Amino acid sequence: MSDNLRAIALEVLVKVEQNQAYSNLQLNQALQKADVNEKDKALLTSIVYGTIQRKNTIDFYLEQLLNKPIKKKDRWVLSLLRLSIFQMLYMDRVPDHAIIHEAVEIAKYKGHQGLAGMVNGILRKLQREGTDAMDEKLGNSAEKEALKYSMPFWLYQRWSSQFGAENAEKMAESNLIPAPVTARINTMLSSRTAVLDELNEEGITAAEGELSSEGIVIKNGYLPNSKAYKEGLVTIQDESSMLVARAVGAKPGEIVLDACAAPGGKSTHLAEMMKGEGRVVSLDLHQHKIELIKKQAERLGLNNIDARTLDARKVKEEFETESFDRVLVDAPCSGFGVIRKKPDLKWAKTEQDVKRLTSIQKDILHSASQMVKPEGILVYSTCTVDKEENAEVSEWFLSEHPEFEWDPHFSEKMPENVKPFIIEERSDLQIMPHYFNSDGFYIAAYRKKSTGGEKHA
Ligand SMILES: C[S@@+](CC[C@H](N)C(=O)[O-])C[C@H]1O[C@@H](n2cnc3c(N)ncnc32)[C@H](O)[C@@H]1O
Repeated sequence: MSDNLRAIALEVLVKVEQNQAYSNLQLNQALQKADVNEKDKALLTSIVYGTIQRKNTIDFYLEQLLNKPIKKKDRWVLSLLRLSIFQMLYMDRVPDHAIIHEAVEIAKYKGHQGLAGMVNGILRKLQREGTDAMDEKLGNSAEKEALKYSMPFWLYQRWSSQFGAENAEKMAESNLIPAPVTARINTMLSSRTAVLDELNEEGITAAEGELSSEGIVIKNGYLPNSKAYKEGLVTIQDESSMLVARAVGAKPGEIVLDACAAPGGKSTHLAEMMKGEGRVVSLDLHQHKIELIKKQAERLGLNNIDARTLDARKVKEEFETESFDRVLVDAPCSGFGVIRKKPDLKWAKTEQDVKRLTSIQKDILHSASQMVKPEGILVYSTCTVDKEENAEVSEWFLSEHPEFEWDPHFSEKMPENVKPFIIEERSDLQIMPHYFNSDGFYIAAYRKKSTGGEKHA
């Protein structure tokens, strides 16, 4: 591992830690700037994500290895120790003595001899003694299970009570495995076979996806640099996320509202499904994010997206009620289904966040539902696995809005392999990351009745 790479990894980790910056955004920025080859980019990603993923387990060891607390001004040393311990315990690419040597050199040039001595002492002790004695202190406590998978204790317990111990364990375990890069074919411009051939010619190995007919899985190579990406033939998107537009089922010529649209993954998918005919109105609360939607639409050659800044809770002020054929609410959520890609989420989000988000989700869903034409479709989706934000929001919505019912055609729109996960009499789906090696996603579809039950104010 080169000096440059270590410095970049440390810089990203310090930013994530000190500024509560999103790990994926920081890492992407660093990767774009860095003058390193594809192999080193992959290594850098593994180290940064791995260190964040394993944070509480690493800190459990660090607490026992440190003789005295690290001074506030030297907090960056914690990140250096964490990334070194991560490599020593969970990666076998670089021998321990090289990891220790590199860490000591960084401590010397970024700090001083004293810090270098402390780093050396801690890492050598770990190398000498291993972790067995430290592990024994946990006995067989419930915390031990959570720590084994580097999960916050409260969240692990919550998953166990919501989905059972076995599912909680499988999900926590799968979250430690790096996510594959997957992409969606722009079916307006090309086909899956043609794009796979084109990528192959460029030296990028990819295969057909398991979940979506437009999905591909990248096995080798960096997609954003490819010709296919630059020509707008593909969009990087998780495979379970691709099922959302499918649940919406937009058709050419329709008017569709995407109430929480940025950065535009699903809006662009809807626009592609509509073959550029009709209109997708894409809203987002944040003005700067609207630019992201416009940029993606332009790259993909899509002219039927109308992106605007608007709070989805205020749609009534801008649009006539019952004026959209289909409405999508891809709501802001805790993101517990995408921990593999944004590992910092599991440390940042709390039970209170889930409560706060649920209230926003309900408000958005309530407002957006008023835009749906009779017999139109409303889809609610999140990239989380939390029942309170998912199934319970659906149950609340249908009880508060008798003018809606479960979409009777939901199951037909889903691929065969997810159908066993759809509960009879319902039209929702909770995909967990360990089912298909995809993001955890919740998708629910409701249909507005033709004459309706009692309408909500
Ligand atoms: C899960 S993300 C949407 C992802 C997007 N659908 C995609 O596929 O690329 C949720 C989005 O909702 C936006 N948001 C949050 N509160 C909102 C509100 N009240 N009205 C509109 N958008 C909101 C956030 O800025 C964020 O971009």
